[in-house]
Amino acid sequence: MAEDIQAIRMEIDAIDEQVLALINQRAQHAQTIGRLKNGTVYRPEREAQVLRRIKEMNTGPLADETAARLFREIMSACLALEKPLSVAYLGPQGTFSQAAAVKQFGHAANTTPCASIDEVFRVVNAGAVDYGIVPVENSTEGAVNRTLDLLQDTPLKICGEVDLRIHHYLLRKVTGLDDVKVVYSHGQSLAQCHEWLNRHLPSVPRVQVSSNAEAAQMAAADESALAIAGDLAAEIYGLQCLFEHIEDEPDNTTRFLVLGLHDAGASGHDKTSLLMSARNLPGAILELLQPFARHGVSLTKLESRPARSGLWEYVFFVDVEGHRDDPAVAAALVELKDKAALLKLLGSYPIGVL
Ligand SMILES: O=C(O)C(=O)C[C@]1(C(=O)O)C=C[C@@H](O)C=C1
Repeated sequence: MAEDIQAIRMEIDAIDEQVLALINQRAQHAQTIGRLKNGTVYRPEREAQVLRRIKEMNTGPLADETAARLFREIMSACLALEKPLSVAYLGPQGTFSQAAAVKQFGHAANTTPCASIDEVFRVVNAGAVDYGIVPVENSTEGAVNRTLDLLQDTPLKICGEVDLRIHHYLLRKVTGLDDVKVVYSHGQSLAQCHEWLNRHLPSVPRVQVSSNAEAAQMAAADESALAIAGDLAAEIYGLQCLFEHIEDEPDNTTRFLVLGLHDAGASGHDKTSLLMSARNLPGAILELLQPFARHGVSLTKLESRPARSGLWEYVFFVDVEGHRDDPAVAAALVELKDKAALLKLLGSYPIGVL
């Protein structure tokens, strides 16, 4: 038996040698491409195609998701040889936004915490970082209004999206629930765990703070405080996990947008985000939707927000399937231009793969 294991380990060593040589060969090719590209090195459409292909080719025993995650890291390391990327997220360290940044860009990217969603938009626009990650909607709580409002005026483009399953943990510096005085978390997280808190901690006051990670920081500094946050925050701030997965909806998911100075090329499986407003005429909203129906373009999202321009005026945030260069989407957009009082293309990007 020990001999069998020894023999198999020798095979693994030989395979590792080949895998390492091949990964380095791949990295050299990426470096060459990096020299040939002028300007933007990050190509979300190509990354999505690589990851989709890996998932399709995978025969196991590794799960498709696992294989794709490994290649996510390989590409992240290859891209860092071309140019190390910096990515801003809503901090402090340990937020779900940071987890989303790592999911999209891998561990080779340098992630930079920002104090607010506004700050993420600002630093990307100022060129202080290459990209930014902002939350845009949650499957339980709906839209993140601040992000939608900032999208109205920004010159930035959406070049990617990331879906992140959100698992909440009840955290504390010490074990047990004795002498607990308060539970801190972000407002959305308190809402997402509302039923669980009613059942298990009905008399503990809930206090909103600006992020889950800040809640974890506060719980780390005060033994009588609990925090609701993710496992990354528990690890960073040295907290005990008293209860796992306390979110009321089991498939609680937050969608994040990747913002940059450019959007993405067509990858074959894309989305286009835009905002538009109707003229103040009867049937105007119907008119805005008709071009999509006429050209067979599916809407995946329609959300309204007050316009920043006038009282009782609204803008509609729309996501459609397809890239802005796809003939059907392009034709619908041309028609829409004539009908909408305002039309702003926020970007085309690959539908999230991981
Ligand atoms: O194909 C490219 O453009 C590359 O730079 C290579 C590569 C990769 O590692 O596959 C790296 C970074 C890009 O974002 C996309 C793909």
